[in-house]
Amino acid sequence: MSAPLPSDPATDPSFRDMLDTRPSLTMDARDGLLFEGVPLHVIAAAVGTPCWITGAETLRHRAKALRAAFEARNLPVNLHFAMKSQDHQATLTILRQCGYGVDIVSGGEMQRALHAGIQPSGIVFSGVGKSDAELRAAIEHDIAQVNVESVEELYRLDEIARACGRVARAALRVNPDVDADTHDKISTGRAGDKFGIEHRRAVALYGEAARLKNVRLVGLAVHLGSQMLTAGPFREGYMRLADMVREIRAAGHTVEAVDCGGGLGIRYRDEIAPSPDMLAGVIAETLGDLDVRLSIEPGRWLSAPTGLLLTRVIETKAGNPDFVVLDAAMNDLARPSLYESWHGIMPVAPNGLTSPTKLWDIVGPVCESSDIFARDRALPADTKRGDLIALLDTGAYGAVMSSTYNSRPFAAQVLIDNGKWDIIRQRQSVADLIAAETVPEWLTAARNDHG
Ligand SMILES: Cc1ncc(COP(=O)(O)O)c(C=O)c1O
Ligand SMILES: N[C@@H](CCCC[NH3+])C(=O)O
Repeated sequence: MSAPLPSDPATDPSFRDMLDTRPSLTMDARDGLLFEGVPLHVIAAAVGTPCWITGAETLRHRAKALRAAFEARNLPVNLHFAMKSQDHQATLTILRQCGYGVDIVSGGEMQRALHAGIQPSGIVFSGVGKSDAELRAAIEHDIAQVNVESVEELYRLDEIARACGRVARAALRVNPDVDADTHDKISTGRAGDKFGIEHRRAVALYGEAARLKNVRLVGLAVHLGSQMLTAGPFREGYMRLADMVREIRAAGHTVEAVDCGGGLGIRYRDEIAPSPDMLAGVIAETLGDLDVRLSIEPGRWLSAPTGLLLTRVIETKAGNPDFVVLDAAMNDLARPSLYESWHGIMPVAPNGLTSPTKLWDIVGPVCESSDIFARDRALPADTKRGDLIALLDTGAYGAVMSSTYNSRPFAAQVLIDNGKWDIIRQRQSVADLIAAETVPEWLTAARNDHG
């Protein structure tokens, strides 16, 4: 049995609340649910389902709002989008045009970012296991900085940089032992989490690193966790970092830069989401007087509300409970099955807002008991085969976490921009999946075991 998802019919927002809190969504009496002004039924008819939709204007709006929060405080900050949350070339292009760099976690992300025209000077590389080849590529492209996550990685980076005849710029990613007060599986800055260098060890290590010839430490980095909703853990983490900067300087070393990581949460259900102004305020208060180059690495806050997953009802199944079986599944959107996360689920039809509702378990077709998007969730009582349903706020950690489990190809992706829309990733076919596989000739040549 999978754990029940935290739907609560008594307190869940109504469809009207979901619309009122998401400027990108509107309901039209004739066309039903629109995203950034485009009827979703039109896209479904042309592209099929399941289909990821991204709104370019929503992304631009959020990118500008985040920047504005820091500008309003006269606090210069480098903005690095955490592209693990959404890595499509179109997304990266829009954010590049908005003046963003990226935070990457792999060589693959580096290639994607460079391909989208992001300058190496706008790329920061965090990650607990960077291969030699990935570190070499980072050094050769001369990216802004490598956030080193262990003593071992620091010395390995020095060796690889020496072999390349270069000096690598790096920051020590510190594990500050702060509880981000979020889901256990998306906390990263507690003692015992695999990320970063223990903060008690980091100050001495900074001094040792000064002796390395092929690494130049520029500062410190931290990332506390994801979907953080309150100021407290940010403040605690950044105060710890500020103390460390002072200690390192007191020992005679230079600290030029502090990377504050990501983590800013959003409202999925009824959370009181923190504002960028809160983050800017906490950073100004804790790190603002240190005369360091500041940067942040937001992912979810920028990308989650820019996306939805459009899906169609394959079947309704009467019983106890009654099920709605969608054509999207956990292989498309993994978050509910991984973190029991709550996503708004809305009918697309024009009468969706006014029809009487009843409680359903909303599931996908994958052969896993955990392939459940929501339990006890309100949808129209007359929901039937063929109806379109939208899963909201899936722009972050949505398409990027898809798999092809159960031979379910990757879904199509569509970008909407100012009333125009286009397919930005073709639906994968089963033929594509099979084409990537080979069967050794010696196997096909073998005789059948059953004679
Ligand atoms: C190093 C680093 N930076 C930034 C992020 C982005 O986090 P979020 O999407 O919560 O802003 C992550 C993901 O948790 C991360 O590991
Ligand atoms: N994948 C997680 C976030 C992980 C952030 C990266 N450390 C989610 O969907 O909430």
